[in-house]
Amino acid sequence: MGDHIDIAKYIDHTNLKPYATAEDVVKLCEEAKEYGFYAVCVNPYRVKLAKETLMGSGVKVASVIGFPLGATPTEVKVFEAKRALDDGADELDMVLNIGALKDKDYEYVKRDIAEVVKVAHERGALVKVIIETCYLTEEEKVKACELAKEAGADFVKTSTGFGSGGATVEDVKLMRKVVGEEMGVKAAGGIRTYEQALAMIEAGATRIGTSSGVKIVEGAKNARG
Ligand SMILES: O=C[C@H](O)COP(=O)(O)O
Repeated sequence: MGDHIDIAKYIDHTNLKPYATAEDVVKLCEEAKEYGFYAVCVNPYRVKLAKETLMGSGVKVASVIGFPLGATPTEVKVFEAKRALDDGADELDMVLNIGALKDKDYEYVKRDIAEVVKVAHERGALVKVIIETCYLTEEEKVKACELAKEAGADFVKTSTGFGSGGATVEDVKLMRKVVGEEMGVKAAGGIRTYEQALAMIEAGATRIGTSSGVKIVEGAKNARG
């Protein structure tokens, strides 16, 4: 499979570090243009700069929302989403309310997602729901994916990259099985090599979130010889 895919087109080139400078964000965007990544993924504060830097390039801008804990009230996530959209975000990577999921307060979890989906879809933007698999039981992973789909989200996403663990092939396979073929699945968190990224895609991932996008694309070139 690896021989004929353009791995760059799967990648959200990511810098979500709290200490990311304006220079770091510009560099992230320049790399995205140079390597042909699908999107950049940045914190809300950096969306405007990323959008300006990427103007006319076709590279999308994803903003995280309720990140990295997911524990802000729905109204705060909606406000953050509206601001990111105003600043030019094309996609919103929101963290679901993990504690409410563990409370089995499924109506809250679904509404939390649906409110962000509503404002995003009104503006033609996509929503990916980060379920943070490292903190969930298998049953909770399934439920989180079901709720995200019911709430109208466009993707489910494994991890923030700030939790106790990141993407695994097993979780990607499970998430793909739960959501079916129509919804996106984004693998993120700890993906450092071309081989890891390819394995996630073969498991059903349609997007890869990584801060190692350049290394992964260089690895793909080496693998092709
Ligand atoms: O997509 C979000 C993650 O932060 C990317 O993970 P990473 O920083 O481990 O590459």
